[in-house]
Amino acid sequence: MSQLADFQNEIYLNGLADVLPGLPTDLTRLAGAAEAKLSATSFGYLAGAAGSEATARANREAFDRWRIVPRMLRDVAERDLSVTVLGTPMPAPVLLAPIGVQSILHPDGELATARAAAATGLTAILSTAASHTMEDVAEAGGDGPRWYQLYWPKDRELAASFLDRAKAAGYTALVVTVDTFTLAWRPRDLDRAYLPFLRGIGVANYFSDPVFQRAVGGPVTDENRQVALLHWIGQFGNPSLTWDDLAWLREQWDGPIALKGIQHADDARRAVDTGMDGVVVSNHGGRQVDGAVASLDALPAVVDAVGGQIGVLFDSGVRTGADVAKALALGADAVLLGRPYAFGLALDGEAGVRHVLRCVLAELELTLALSGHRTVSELSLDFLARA
Ligand SMILES: Cc1cc2nc3c(=O)[nH]c(=O)nc-3n(C[C@H](O)[C@H](O)[C@H](O)COP(=O)(O)O)c2cc1C
Ligand SMILES: CCCCC(=O)C(=O)O
Repeated sequence: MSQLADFQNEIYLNGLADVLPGLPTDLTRLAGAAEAKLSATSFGYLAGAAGSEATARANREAFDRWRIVPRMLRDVAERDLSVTVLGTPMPAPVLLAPIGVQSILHPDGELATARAAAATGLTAILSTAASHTMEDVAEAGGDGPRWYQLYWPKDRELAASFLDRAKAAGYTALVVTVDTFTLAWRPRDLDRAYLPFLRGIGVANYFSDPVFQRAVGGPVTDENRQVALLHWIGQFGNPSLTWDDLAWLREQWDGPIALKGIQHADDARRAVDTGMDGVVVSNHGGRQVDGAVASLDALPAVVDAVGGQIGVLFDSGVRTGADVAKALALGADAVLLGRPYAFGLALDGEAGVRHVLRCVLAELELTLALSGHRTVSELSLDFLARA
């Protein structure tokens, strides 16, 4: 039995209370459990999406339209799901998606997430909009692998400062989110007039930055706090960015760079042409363009367009190990897990995130083994049928 699925034996042999922090092993039940625990504003921010939430639903429906076709008698005794993605070795092709403002879910926020990721060997992608500084999160994650997600601010000097800090703190790859230069129309938050940033959550990396501080007249205190928040609003996103700006970014960061939020084959080709190392096919969990195509439906055309020249990662709608397997079979090199681990964080901090990660990994490995696969590279379209 391999390490990833050993979690299953641990549960049966050691009993529930010892191994599970009272959390469901059916990961589709996490949202309901988290809703019972969180405030309406926090849960609304986490679970909510743009507009009528049609794209968020479509993300899930797209997974349901693919079914796995298991193969038998193929000797799956020795299994190895490890991969290397953008230079980072991983025990399985699963990363933790960048999720900002995690302290609305649990006081330890991104620190707990980094610890849980390190404990499972998975790579956590830290958001620019994190509620803890990238240096503190790096320290919490210790030797664990970590990537940095950039929200590219208007001021290039501030962007460069973020990248310098990320490099110094040991983040090895850069994920640049291109689909969120401003927040979309999000009714759950609008109805409650709730935005964590304006309550000072998710601004730690800005307020701690020397370039930002210079712009607001020094370290942020009660006195210049309002000025700092207004400066943050003005700085956060840059709607004027174009593909031409990527050359500047390439100069600032010598490690791998992936663009997150790609949904069109031509954009994927441009990512190749502009010297990017990867794309993340994503619609931000349906939180940006309501009515946008389901992320899984956008994946095959991007995989085709890229033709193996750069990495293709995927997110939006992944809830189970079987979902991960489907996205891999459709050509993703790795998958970002989003809301599920955030529900785990809300439910039980580091232990909750660790629980979710272990469930996903065990379920992924069992799904692949029971359908006749020893490694991820054996997966192909042959694995799937249309429902
Ligand atoms: C509460 C919340 C905060 C998020 N914050 C960020 C962020 O700071 N940066 C980013 O690139 N994506 C962010 N995302 C998007 C995720 O990285 C990911 O694309 C999305 O969660 C995938 O959809 P899923 O959760 O439905 O699987 C956020 C998502 C949620 C739910
Ligand atoms: C200002 C946006 C940061 C968080 C985010 O990306 C999200 O809520 O989806």
